[in-house]
Amino acid sequence: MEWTTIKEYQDITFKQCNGVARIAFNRPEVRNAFRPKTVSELLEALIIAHESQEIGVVLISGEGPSPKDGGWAFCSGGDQRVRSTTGYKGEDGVNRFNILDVQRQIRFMNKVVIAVVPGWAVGGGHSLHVVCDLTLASKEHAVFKQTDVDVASVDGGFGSAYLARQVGQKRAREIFFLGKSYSAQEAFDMGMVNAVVPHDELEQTAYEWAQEILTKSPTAIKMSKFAFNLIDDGLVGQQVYAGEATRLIYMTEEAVEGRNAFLEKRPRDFSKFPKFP
Ligand SMILES: CC(C)(COP(=O)(O)OP(=O)(O)OC[C@H]1O[C@@H](n2cnc3c(N)ncnc32)[C@H](O)[C@@H]1OP(=O)(O)O)[C@@H](O)C(=O)NCCC(=O)NCCSC(=O)c1cc(O)c2ccccc2c1O
Repeated sequence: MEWTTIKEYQDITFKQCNGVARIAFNRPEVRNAFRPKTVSELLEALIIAHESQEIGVVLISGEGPSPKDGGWAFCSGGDQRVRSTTGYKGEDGVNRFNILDVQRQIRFMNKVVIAVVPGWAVGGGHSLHVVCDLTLASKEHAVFKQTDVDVASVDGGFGSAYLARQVGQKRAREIFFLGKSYSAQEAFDMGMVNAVVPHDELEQTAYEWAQEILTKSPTAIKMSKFAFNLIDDGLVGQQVYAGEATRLIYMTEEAVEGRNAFLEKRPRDFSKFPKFP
């Protein structure tokens, strides 16, 4: 795999290789905790990936191991050192919850997003893996833990309610109320991880899953992702799905006739088009 850097950032790495983008938290000394700057960079990288005509699958991971103690992490959530009484304090002095913008970007991303979990997925980092379309986890090092209520926080959206869709209500409540640590295998058994992979093979496996997805119809992949989202996302889910249906209508001869009739100031004629049962 020959990864080339798409853009240099301070808190994340952002690379691509053969249609796959890889975005990784790059603060291993704090278990890849995010501060507002980290999240702004992540959001920008996701938007670049969303807009790209080359990229078809996005991997989100965490760089490591920690230079301090060799520990691995996907992400340990919000950086508690910059948490203020009204959010996480950025270098500009503004307090933000901008990780929720990232969650929505992943959810509405027109491509498959895979969480590649090499170590701890904790707090807001746990929620991030939940919102990704797929999760691959390191057999040796991945640990899943929801500490939100330990630090008087709560992800009341995807991190909890959508988690319950994956593992069931009783399990989701256990994950939040007890804050236990779960191994990759336990997370797999619960249904919130797609595969448990030997650590040394994790990145290669993620790349291979991405390459398999890239062999499929991009429109069908996108429409099936949005169809899976629809029932939980209400009118916004309908809007996202229907937006793609509108694009498909635009691609028909009927759409060409409708547009041209208007521009040519003539009566429209849809009579030749079939009315399928
Ligand atoms: C992740 C851990 C379980 C790892 O434990 P371990 O024993 O392996 O390592 P250490 O504890 O020694 O950590 C090494 C080093 O990293 C620092 N660190 C780790 N996590 C963070 C963090 N989140 N913030 C700041 N620093 C962190 C740790 O202090 C050590 O530094 P040293 O200088 O001492 O070497 C364990 O570390 C752990 O439990 N971490 C905290 C997890 C946590 O509580 N995260 C926050 C949850 S809340 C959240 O993420 C969140 C964010 C949002 O923006 C939201 C927005 C809207 C709604 C909800 C949100 C939300 O819930």
